[in-house]
Amino acid sequence: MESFTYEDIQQIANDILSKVKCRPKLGIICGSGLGKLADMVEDREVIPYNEIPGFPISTVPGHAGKLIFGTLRNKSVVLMQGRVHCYEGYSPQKIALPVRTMKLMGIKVLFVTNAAGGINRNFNVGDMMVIKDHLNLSGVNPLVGINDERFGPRFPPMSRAYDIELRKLALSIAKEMGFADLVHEGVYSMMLGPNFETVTECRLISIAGVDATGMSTVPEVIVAKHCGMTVFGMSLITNKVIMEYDQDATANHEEVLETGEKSSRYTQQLIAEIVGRLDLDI
Ligand SMILES: O=P(O)(O)O[C@@H]1C[C@H](O)[C@@H](CO)O1
Ligand code: HPA
Repeated sequence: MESFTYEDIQQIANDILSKVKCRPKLGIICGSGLGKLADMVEDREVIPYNEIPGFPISTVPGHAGKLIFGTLRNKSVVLMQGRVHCYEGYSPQKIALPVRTMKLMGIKVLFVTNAAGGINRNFNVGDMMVIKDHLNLSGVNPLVGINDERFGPRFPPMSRAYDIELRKLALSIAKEMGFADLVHEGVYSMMLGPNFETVTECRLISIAGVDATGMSTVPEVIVAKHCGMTVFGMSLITNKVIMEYDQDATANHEEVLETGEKSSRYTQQLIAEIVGRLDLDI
């Protein structure tokens, strides 16, 4: 099994920090088609993942594969413009590496975003979902292996993974900004991918209380909570999943990216506004 020691990750974090002036406490992971948030970041310092020894490289369209340091609404931030997924062939431990690297760079609050298929029939394409909980159907867990207590405990709780204050703040900002009808709260589930879900899988998770489904985020959140970060998660609903057998329409990545292109501006505004109001002396 692939594993990275605390010292390996400390080395990667030190390498990155030696290349930039910025010292952020907030990290943001941009999902499929959501990397445009980087355009709002000022005083940018950019490091492509392939210039960071040991860092995983994004191989999926819509994931630029760059670390962007800078300021967003006067807050120092680091953005992962693009993530990696288990279905790309990376071990869960490798998926965990960027989050642990952020932890050792001093990140205290992690925002995770993703593109997801709408299971909840009240959700429309282009809506957003503030994540209140997740269902891990991927069959993988990045905490498998020897536990290093310097990161966190062997058996971390996961029942309040998504910070309640940040969830409330997001919903109230959406109201203030006049697009509350586009923002829901709900449960995200992750399957391994890379195939989109079958009709039966969608029906099953719908019964389980899932509102949106995707192929990422959960390993990052597990690792972030394990090492004591505050987590906020948001999905952009890029498509409605197929819930009827023998329907002509099929899910596809082009539609996901197209919706990201058309609809991510509200997501960006909402995230920027939350960031602006964060108290990062936590
Ligand atoms: O990185 P995210 O979770 O936003 O990407 C989703 C899941 C797959 O990677 C892809 C499917 O279109 O988008
Ligand atoms: O329908 C979907 N299923 C899984 N992942 C996704 N990412 C965007 N849309 C979807």
